[in-house]
Parts: sequence; structure tokens; C-alpha cells
Amino acid sequence: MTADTGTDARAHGARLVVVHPDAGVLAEAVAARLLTRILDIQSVRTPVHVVLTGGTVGIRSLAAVAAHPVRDAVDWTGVHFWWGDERFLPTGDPERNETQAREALLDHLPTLPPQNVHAMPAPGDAVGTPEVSAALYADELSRFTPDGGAHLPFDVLLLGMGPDGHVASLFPENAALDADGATTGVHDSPKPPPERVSLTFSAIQAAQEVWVVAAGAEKAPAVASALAGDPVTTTPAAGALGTQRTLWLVDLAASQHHALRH
Ligand SMILES: O=C(O)[C@H](O)[C@@H](O)[C@H](O)[C@H](O)COP(=O)(O)O
Repeated sequence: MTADTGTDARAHGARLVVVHPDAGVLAEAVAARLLTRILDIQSVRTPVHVVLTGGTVGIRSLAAVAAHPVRDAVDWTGVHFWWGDERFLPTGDPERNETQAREALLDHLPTLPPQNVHAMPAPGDAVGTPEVSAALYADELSRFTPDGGAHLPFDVLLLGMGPDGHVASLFPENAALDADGATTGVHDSPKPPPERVSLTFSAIQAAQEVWVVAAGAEKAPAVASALAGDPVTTTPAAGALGTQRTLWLVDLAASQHHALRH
């Protein structure tokens, strides 16, 4: 792919924007939609591969899944959880996306096998740099990638988006935007911490469904920019595209950008 356009030769599915009244309703709707999608897939095949995101609405959505009445209709033994990005911080650090997702949802699923939770490796004796973590995660992904495929075709890939238009840990103008392969170490993130691990655009764009979840007026300019197809070098969220479908799940405030665009 080229970082100029956020697109490559791969076909992308339809892109839909769904607007909900506020962040609370958005999180509930994301939860209901995710549970419904998992149940639908499980009626025809298994396993289901879901990619989680950090961020306020992302974690709030996971808490809503945990509290949802149909939660126990899902066969959690057939669901695998991955992450789109991770802060390069020790296991258990409250700022890790993994820690927050475990507290919001995963710890509340007693039938979920621990080996179905694929956290990005934390710093430690064998993992000295984000690059090492990224390489180990790429290996883990390849274990589940169909023979002959370049990437794991995730069923649903959730992405939060920052006001600067970043998704996963792909930040505007950052070197990680140009990374090859499925994963990349990230340095100099403008949002703390500076060191992170992220899926690349090509891994994200291999997902069957990409759902971008964003709430709040401060996100509105980036939502408008991404939907207008601005370059991923300035608005990485423009490269959030699934092979079957891309959903922008936003609240009213994030949907309303009043600046004139030419
Ligand atoms: O590691 C991170 O910083 C998050 O994964 C990040 O990508 C987040 O999803 C967005 O910044 C949206 O976060 P908010 O919903 O809190 O604005």
C-alpha cells in the first residue's frame, strides 16, 4: 500500500456511518452489535476473531458487553481476542489496553479459555523493545492465518480514533504509517506513552469488518476528514477499511463538523 491514499489493490467493502444520540447509547449499541455479529457467525462457523481497542468508548463498549443479557448466549470458547494496538508498558499496568479490556470484559467471561486472549507482549527480559513485541505478535497472528493468506481475516476489528485522526497506534506523520508486515513497533507517539505496538494498515485492512467508534465534538473534524478520504499520512483513520464492510459508529457530536470543506 502507499501511505498517501490509505488504499491498495485489495477490495474494500461498503462504508456506512451510523449516528447514535450520545456516547452512552453508542457504547450500548456497539456492545449489542458485537454480540449479534458474534452470534450470527457462530450459527455457521467457528472460531470468531475479534480485535479490541483501547480508548474511552472502546472500553465502555466492552463493559456494556459484560453487562448485556445475551452475553451468555455466546460460546466464548470459540472467540479469540486480539488487539489493534498496545502501549509498551508492563503486564498489569493500568494504562495497558489489555489491562483495561480484562477488567471491563474478559475477566467476566469464565468460559473464555486463557489461550484465546492474544495480548501484545509486554516489556520484559525477552522483550526489550516494541519491535520485539511486534515480531512476536506477528508470529502469533501467523499461527491463525489461513494457509496462503498474508493476514488473518479478522471477523470484527474495533478501532477508537483520537482527535488527531489516529487509529490503533498509527499516528499522523509517524514512521509506523509506512511499516510493512502485520505489526510494527511505534516510537515518538504524541499521545503517551511514546512507545507502542500496533497492527499495520495492511493487517487492519485484511479484517472483514472494521468498526471505527468515536464520540465527542473534539472528534468531529477527524471524522469528517477520514470520511472525505484525506491522506492517511495526516488522517490515519482514512485507512480504516474492511474487506466486507466498514462501519463508522459515532455519536451526534462526533458527526457534526461545521467547518467549510472545499
Ligand atoms: O492506545 C491508545 O491510546 C488507544 O488505543 C487509542 O488509539 C484510542 O482508541 C483513541 O485515542 C481514542 O481514545 P478515546 O476514546 O479515549 O478518545
